[in-house]
Amino acid sequence: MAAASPEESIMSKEKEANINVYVRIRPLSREEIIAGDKCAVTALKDGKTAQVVEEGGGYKLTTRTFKFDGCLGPTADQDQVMERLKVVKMLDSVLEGYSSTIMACGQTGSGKTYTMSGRDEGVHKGNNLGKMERKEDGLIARSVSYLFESINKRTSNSDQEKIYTMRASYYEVYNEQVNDLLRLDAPPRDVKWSSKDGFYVDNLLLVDCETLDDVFAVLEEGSRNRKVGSHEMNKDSSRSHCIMTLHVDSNFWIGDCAPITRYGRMLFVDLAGSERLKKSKSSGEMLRETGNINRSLFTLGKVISALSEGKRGDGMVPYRESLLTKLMMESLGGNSLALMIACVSPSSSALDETLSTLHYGTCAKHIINAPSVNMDARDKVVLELELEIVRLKKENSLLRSKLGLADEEEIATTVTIPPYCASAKRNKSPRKTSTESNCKTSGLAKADLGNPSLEKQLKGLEKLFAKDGNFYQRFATFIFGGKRRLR
Ligand SMILES: Nc1ncnc2c1ncn2[C@@H]1O[C@H](COP(=O)(O)OP(=O)(O)OP(=O)(O)O)[C@@H](O)[C@H]1O
Repeated sequence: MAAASPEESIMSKEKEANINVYVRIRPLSREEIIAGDKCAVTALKDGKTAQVVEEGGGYKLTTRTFKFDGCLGPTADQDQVMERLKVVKMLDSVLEGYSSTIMACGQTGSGKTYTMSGRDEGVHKGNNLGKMERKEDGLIARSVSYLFESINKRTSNSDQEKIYTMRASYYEVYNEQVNDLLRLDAPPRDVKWSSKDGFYVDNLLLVDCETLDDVFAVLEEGSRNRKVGSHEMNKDSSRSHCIMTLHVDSNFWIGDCAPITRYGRMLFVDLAGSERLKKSKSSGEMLRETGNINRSLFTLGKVISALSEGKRGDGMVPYRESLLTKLMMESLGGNSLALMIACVSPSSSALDETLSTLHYGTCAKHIINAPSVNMDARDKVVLELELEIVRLKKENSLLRSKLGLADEEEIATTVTIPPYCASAKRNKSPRKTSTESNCKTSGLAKADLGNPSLEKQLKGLEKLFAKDGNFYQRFATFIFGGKRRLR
């Protein structure tokens, strides 16, 4: 895909977008097959619908369908997930300065960690060319590889020295506290608020990543330090909500001005799974964990439900009721592009949880975010002014062509400032110039000079512009036959 220019990317997006929701149905596990569970959830051929078949009393069957942006069945491999979910599009946006979030939700053992991190997460052997070597790598490893590949391509086509920098952080929300997974010796981190960044984790370690292996090292360290426990439903169950963030800053230059920086961010959120205590048989410390997991997921549900009803803003939406929802504020109803993967087991014994996940996803589909490029206010103004100049130049050139005048660029090489130009009058003697700034004051091509009737008409126009500020607007309206915004 051809990369959009910074100007194009800013002008073309900046509009509201729904959260994309996909369902992934994992295969029946060995334990489920041994227990004689039936397959009750299937992906229909349209690639978008999940069908649930419930057994009532006797032979009565009830079929329910849930439609999403996509539904992937048990045979879909990690490659297909990456492709069908259009993750690359989100990653391209990150390189253009947007925030993107991919979050996996679903009951315990439904395949969230498998989808995000793959199997044997943490034992990656990447290389700096970004080639994929492992079939079971999850979305995080694949995304990081794509980002490096794409950055390499973009920078090799540019003569600027350093365009992209990448830093990574990895933390978990465990029992309503935030732990930095890259600094286990550090005390729990505070969640603070700023008007610029919203809620953020204070004092989090950000690791500079110059190569793919640097990011894989962060992944490995974070995954190793994440709280994992074993219960009846998953022997490697994640006991915390995990958020890995890639900060991708990109610099670009317009003309001679100082570089403009855009702050792209990619968030990978692997939520802890909801679980029924009756089934998971958690006890002791795990029981407390389960309580906290279910409570924060309940709040997340409330936030999703409020947003899907069209409520907006802090206050109307209960973001502040849990740490997880505070930290997800940008992703849910904020300025991030967002993708939710609802993971489900196909097993008939997990039907209640599966239905609850599908309802969760159905609600989330209605959430509207307003993606916008992250950049400093000063840079935004500079960029807007640059874009305005480009627009005005185009408009000017169009006006000139309608008037039958030569293009400014042509004048730049040949122009003699006409005698009636104010600046020329001040200087008295006409000058030869090749700079653009001088040609802006001239307004005529050499060939046009000496044409007395044209000179007279233009003089008249100039007088009208000077006398009547609105004349330019009316003039443009007359020329273009419609209303145009001219500043
Ligand atoms: N699509 C899949 N294909 C093959 N195996 C899968 C798939 N999805 C999940 N599994 C396997 O199912 C088991 C449970 O998956 P996983 O640990 O990813 O669940 P989880 O939703 O993250 O659970 P928890 O919330 O308890 O952490 C793992 O052994 C995993 O390898």
